[in-house]
Amino acid sequence: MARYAQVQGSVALITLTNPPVNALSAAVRLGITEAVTRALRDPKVKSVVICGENGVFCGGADIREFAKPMTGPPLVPMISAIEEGDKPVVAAIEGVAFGGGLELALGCHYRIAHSKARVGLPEVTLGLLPAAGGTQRLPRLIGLAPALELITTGRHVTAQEALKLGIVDKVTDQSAQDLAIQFAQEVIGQPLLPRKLSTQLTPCPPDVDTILDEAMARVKQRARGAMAPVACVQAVRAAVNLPYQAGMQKEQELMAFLFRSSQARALQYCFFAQRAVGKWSLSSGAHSGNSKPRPVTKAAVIGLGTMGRGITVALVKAGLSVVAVETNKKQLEMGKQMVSAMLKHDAQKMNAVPRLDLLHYTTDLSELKNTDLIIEAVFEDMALKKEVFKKLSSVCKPDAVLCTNTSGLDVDELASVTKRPELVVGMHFFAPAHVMKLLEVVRGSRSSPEVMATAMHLGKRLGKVSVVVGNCSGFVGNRMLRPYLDQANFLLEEGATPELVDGALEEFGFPMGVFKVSDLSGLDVGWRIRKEAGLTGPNVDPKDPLRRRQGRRYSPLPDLVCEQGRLGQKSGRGWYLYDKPGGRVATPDPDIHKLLEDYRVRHGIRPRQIGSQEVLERCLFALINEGFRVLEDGMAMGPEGIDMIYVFGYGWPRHRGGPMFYAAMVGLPRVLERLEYYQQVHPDVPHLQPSSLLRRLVVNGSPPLDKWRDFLQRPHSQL
Ligand SMILES: CCC[C@H](O)CC(=O)SCCNC(=O)CCNC(=O)[C@H](O)C(C)(C)COP(=O)([O-])OP(=O)([O-])OC[C@H]1O[C@@H](n2cnc3c(N)ncnc32)[C@H](O)[C@@H]1OP(=O)([O-])[O-]
Repeated sequence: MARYAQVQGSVALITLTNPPVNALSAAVRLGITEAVTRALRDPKVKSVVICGENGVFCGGADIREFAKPMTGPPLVPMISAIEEGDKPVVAAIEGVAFGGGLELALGCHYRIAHSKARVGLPEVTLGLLPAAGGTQRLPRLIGLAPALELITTGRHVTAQEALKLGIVDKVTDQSAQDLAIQFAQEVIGQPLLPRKLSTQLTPCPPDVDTILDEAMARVKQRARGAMAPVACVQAVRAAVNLPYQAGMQKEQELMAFLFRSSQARALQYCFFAQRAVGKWSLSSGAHSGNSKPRPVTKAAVIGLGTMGRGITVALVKAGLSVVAVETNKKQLEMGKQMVSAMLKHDAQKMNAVPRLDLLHYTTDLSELKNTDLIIEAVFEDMALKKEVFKKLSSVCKPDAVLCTNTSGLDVDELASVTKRPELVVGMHFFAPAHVMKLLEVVRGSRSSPEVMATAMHLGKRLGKVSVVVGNCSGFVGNRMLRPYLDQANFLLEEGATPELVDGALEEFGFPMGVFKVSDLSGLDVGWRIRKEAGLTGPNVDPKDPLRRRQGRRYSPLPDLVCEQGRLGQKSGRGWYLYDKPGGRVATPDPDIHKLLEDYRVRHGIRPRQIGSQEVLERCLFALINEGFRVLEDGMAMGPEGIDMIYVFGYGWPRHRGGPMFYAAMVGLPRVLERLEYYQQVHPDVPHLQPSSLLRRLVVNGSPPLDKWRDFLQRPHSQL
């Protein structure tokens, strides 16, 4: 797993050979250890170059090995042996040097990078810290503040930035390996001690304690309960306060603690789940490996509202030529100004030129005849969308793919009005569409594999995490959100306040609680949908009592709030009070407390004390329960898809792995027992009846998440 060769007479060339990313598996570590020992012992070898096969230096420790017992030589002594040796060792970095890969390079005496290479210590994103000396060597090399930033965020840096920071010594546009071999010969005989980072002191500015304290405060505020960033700061503090060996000891202790944590398991699960969802498959046998995407060079977006503008920006940023369509000149001009401003703002941040030349604006649908793919992003109204699809079907070229950006409408119904239902697919973007990473790709019953491949491939080009979902009301994300929102409303009826519910959810790790998110999105959105569904407003069945609708319990609280003109942040008042319309800072509102108290009195509800545990169990377990129903109905490929939808689209804390992973961590028997308990206490509250899949899994001994598919009653899929 490491190839050894002697080149240019006196240079030992050690090549890591573990495709695709040369991860430091046990076999690779053994290979490096043996090769380094051989090079250091061979009197004919005067210097050493370490590189990676296939243009990749090293993607770090082999994450797949973390779940297994440790075998093979450990990394720390392997890297120390390189540094302590008496022959200069040069790392030739092409592709990436991440995590243990960069730590290996930091143990070398010199580092040469290709101009396209990237380096970084992303361990924190896996719930770990750089534990092969990274927390001790990097601060010694580049100083405290930049090392803290890189280690606590896991940010990757380009070769150019790495050169500026002093992480690498040279950058080349040619072969890094060739330059490293040449360089390795030039440095023979030069003093090595100054190049051995473990022998150096961390350069310390006078305000070192302030820097460390501020970094700790920053990560605590950002981490939302994640432990790894905090441990990273503690480890770097040791690089300042302790000698190297004691610092290494501290690094190992902190790593041992993190390594066993459920957070590390959750984050590593997310790493693999994110990659797994890209490998989609359909019940027909078609899958990502055997379905070719159609080429898309020219796309169109219909409707330049909030979603359409974001989608247009995302497409242009991915280098596609885009035709943007609006119904009239005024709307078009408004949309154009907004899109241009967004693109300019983005380009400015990246020091680039905005690609306004890729855009063409029109009010004339006939200008779409040469586009390969069209994304309809008009108002969420079935009749309107059908009208647009009918027109598209007649003006677009026969093989153009028609996508709808709907957040829950029936894709089949839309497809049925076109002459090409097999070329229709849902692409559910999340607002703001040029920022949010999630894309639900909705398979209609007639969407062809080729069209699924095209939508998934486009998602990838846009930098999205794209997840294939089935065509059911709300698809996966919004379908599961409904029970979550409902429980939050019922909790208000029973005695909670918006700030109590939000506080518990934020403590759990959501960036914002459910009521703050509703205020941000605008309360009128849901109000309009409920009116259309006959749950409130003039279409309500007069026979329905106030707290029942369509045969089940209903909380009219959100409607009452809207009726008072409280529409959320935009009106300065919603579930919270804001300093001004459009204000962002939410403060608890005594008027809302009064509204809740009056409501309870009116309906004879005696408020009770509600704790965070109940908030979490009611809201999250109801959401998870719906997740099991989604699986049972064959609307998702597996729990990994559901989890990635929640992590990337709904702010589910990544260090808790997503709702289905969380359920497995809590224990399925516990989830079942609590749902049964709440259902017994609140028999008329919907969504608390445990799903049959959850029951079946518990009866069968709660198998691990990757075995859940085996327990689907009808091993069918709507995908
Ligand atoms: C003592 C502790 C020391 C140390 O401090 C700890 C660490 O180093 S922690 C590690 C710190 N390092 C990191 O966190 C880096 C994690 N890796 C990455 O960031 C990206 O994978 C990389 C940029 C390298 C390539 O991106 P790309 O070109 O878009 O390609 P891709 O992403 O699709 O991956 C291709 C395939 O390789 C697989 N695989 C990848 N890396 C690893 C790994 N380390 N291991 C195992 N497997 C790995 C990946 O699953 C996929 O497999 P499959 O079966 O084909 O789905």
